[in-house]
Amino acid sequence: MITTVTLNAAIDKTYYLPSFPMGKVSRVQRFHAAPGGKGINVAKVVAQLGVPVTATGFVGGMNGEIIKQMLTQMEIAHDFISVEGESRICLNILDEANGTSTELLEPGPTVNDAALKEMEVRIGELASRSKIVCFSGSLPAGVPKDFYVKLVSIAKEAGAYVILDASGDALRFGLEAKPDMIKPNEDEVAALLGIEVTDEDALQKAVETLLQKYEMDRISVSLGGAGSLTASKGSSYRVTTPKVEVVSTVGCGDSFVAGMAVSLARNLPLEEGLAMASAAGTSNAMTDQAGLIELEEFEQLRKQVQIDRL
Ligand SMILES: Nc1ncnc2c1ncn2[C@@H]1O[C@H](COP(=O)(O)OP(=O)(O)OP(=O)(O)O)[C@@H](O)[C@H]1O
Ligand SMILES: O=P(O)(O)OC[C@@]1(O)O[C@H](CO)[C@@H](O)[C@@H]1O
Repeated sequence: MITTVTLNAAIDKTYYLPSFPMGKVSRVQRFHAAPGGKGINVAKVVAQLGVPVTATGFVGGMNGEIIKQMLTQMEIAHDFISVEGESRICLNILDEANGTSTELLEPGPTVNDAALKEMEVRIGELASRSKIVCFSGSLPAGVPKDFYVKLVSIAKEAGAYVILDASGDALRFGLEAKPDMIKPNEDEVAALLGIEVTDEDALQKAVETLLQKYEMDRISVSLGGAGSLTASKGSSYRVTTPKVEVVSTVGCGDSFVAGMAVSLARNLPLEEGLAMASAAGTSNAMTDQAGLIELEEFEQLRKQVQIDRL
């Protein structure tokens, strides 16, 4: 089983507007709502790829109930901890005239100490039954900056392979617990090492340095439409994805993580993991929803991804 952890779960709402004029009234004719937040997106793609998955995290209020109901409807197992306050709505406004996507993210609920303790226990239980645990996304108010250190340690002690997809302090602190894999972007790699990354050679060196420093299994730096760069013990790879017609890139990183987690759950070699992760990310870019892929397209893309060993 794969467990995904979303400490700040969300209802992801997408508004489709023919155009999005600032400072004017826009009446929304077409919209879509789905359970979201990065870890939940990972769970949705893992489920589409046919691997058993459980989504956990914190939810609050009516929005929290809706998130759980929507997951139940999608037949995705979930085991959330309820907290006071309201789970957030994350709004993605797609301007169909110029193809832009504008995201507005609410803060979410404030989590108290009792719920934090409950989460530590829950992660221990779920991790002991999971091959992979994915921690994804930002920390809601009340959650200490170093909470991922605790949770990653608990999951690793329980024997799970741990993927951490976070940014800023949450990632910086989380690294101390030595997750097995992280998926930062270029800016996050530079910030972690306090250096400037000027070109891909510098990026490769920086990633290899991080890999050794924190004794990780692999690091994938996602580069949007330009693909990704992955370093793993003794080998680095540059992956180029096919050029496609992009609809929305929200959730591409989560889909990438899901593809990689599924490959690990199936004991596939790293190169196949790279193809699956990239194909899932690219397939997600071709849809209007975060954490949605099209399976036939995914299979095609998986064959088209170009993997170069550096
Ligand atoms: N414009 C695009 N065209 C083709 N593939 C894309 C595009 N954008 C993303 N992808 C695919 O998805 C992967 C992850 O994308 P990206 O680098 O945007 O992740 P991210 O910044 O973590 O995204 P997010 O935080 O929104 O989930 C890429 O490595 C690539 O395979
Ligand atoms: O605030 P976070 O947790 O970093 O990101 C939240 C979010 O923007 O990320 C997902 C896309 O990756 C969306 O589903 C969600 O709304």
